[in-house]
Amino acid sequence: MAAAARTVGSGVVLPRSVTFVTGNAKKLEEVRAILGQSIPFQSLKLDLPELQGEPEDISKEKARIAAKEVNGPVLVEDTCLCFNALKGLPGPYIKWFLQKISHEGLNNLLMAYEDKTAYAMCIFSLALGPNTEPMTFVGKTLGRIVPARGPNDFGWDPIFQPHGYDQTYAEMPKEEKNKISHRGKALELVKLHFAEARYTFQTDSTTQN
Ligand SMILES: O=P(O)(O)OP(=O)(O)OP(=O)(O)OC[C@H]1O[C@@H](n2cnc3c(O)ncnc32)[C@H](O)[C@@H]1O
Ligand SMILES: [Mg+2]
Repeated sequence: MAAAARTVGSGVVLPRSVTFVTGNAKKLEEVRAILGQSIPFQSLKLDLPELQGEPEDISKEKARIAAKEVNGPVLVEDTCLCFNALKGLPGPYIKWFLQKISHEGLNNLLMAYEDKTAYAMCIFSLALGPNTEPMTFVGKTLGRIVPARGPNDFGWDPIFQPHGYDQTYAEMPKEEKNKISHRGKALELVKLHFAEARYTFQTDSTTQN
């Protein structure tokens, strides 16, 4: 099956709908809720290897690996939680910090600082096929790190309280979080891109998400 995107007339034809690749079921749940029927996509559960470095480079490299793996168009994302007092760390390494030191440890990291502000950042990368340069879409939400409140079912949601809200991400209804979240904002840009690019698909036009 052809894996490369083709240009026909003024439009780009993709060999099939985009595959959203992630090993994280909660991310997928949010992406499904936010995208709805706006972009046809399917999903693949795969824990991609992650480069060390700047968040955008990490996300792009995930897309390159995923596009080779899938042999077609892919969407991936990398999420960072950045503490301003720590000049943006843990950033892309938040997954390992969370696993090792948990919510309480993350709060303790900021004990020595008055500044508890942080931002959540999501970088989506879209690769139209293997060997094509990924495009990136960034969404950021500002907030601060607080002692954990609310259900503990998605990552660091209980310790992130967005600016202007009394609730942590974990305490908010899902729809509310998706409206203001780093992921919601980045996906708005992805949607805009799809609306402008008007991709057509060679083999299917159905939503398989
Ligand atoms: O397969 P991928 O897509 O990489 O999924 P992952 O779980 O490895 O995700 P990341 O590499 O992007 O690491 C981000 C960490 O932040 C967590 N996380 C991501 N988005 C979140 C959100 O909206 N709220 C809370 N935690 C989140 C996630 O569970 C990870 O521990
Ligand atoms: Mg990961």
